[in-house]
Amino acid sequence: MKDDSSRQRSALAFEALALPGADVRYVANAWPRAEADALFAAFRAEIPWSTHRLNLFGREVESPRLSCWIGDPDAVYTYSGTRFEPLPWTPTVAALRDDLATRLGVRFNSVLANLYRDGRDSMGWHSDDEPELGARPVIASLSFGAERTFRLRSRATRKTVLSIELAHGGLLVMAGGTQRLYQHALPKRARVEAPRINLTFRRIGEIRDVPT
Ligand SMILES: O=C(O)CCC(=O)C(=O)O
Ligand SMILES: [Fe+2]
Repeated sequence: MKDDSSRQRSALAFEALALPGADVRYVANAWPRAEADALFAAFRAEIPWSTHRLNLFGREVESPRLSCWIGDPDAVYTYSGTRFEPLPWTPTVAALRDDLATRLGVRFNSVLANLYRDGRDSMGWHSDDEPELGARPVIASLSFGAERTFRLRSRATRKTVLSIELAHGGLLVMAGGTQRLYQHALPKRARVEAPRINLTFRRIGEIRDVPT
């Protein structure tokens, strides 16, 4: 029988980040370099990237990056005042979803893909706290390409509490109270010429936790 190396991966050696009330874990080398290179090239070619138009404070703006919402047909997502019907899974994104189900034990039904063309592209402060994600969502964020800084800040104090360099092939998992208590952002970074692709896998249609 042909050996399938993708099914014989090492366990993920997560580092838990110290953030009160939250659950944030990171592993820098979830995908080895050669595999991460191949995934980056596949995502770039396979995903139908477009500029999302978002509604910010009643004003329609173009997001400073390219994006694509992919998922099961019923995984409809509304954020920043815009409703996104999912595009069908591409082969590589579906394979990664299944890989995460095996290695993380979480079955995701949708993903927001973002392509930051260079250091001028960014994502502003937000929490992934849309009601359809549930009260304590598990979000798996995969990074490929240029290394960029990911920041977390407290929703109460607005002070940055953590900065992480997200590496090529890195996997960040946010769970528990992370979205309720913190915001995150991917700021612009001068002198970065290379692109970065980020995939944030989510579960839409969760039964909401009882509010506490
Ligand atoms: O690009 C990143 O690392 C962050 C993306 C993100 O926060 C999101 O898609 O909600
Ligand atoms: Fe986010």
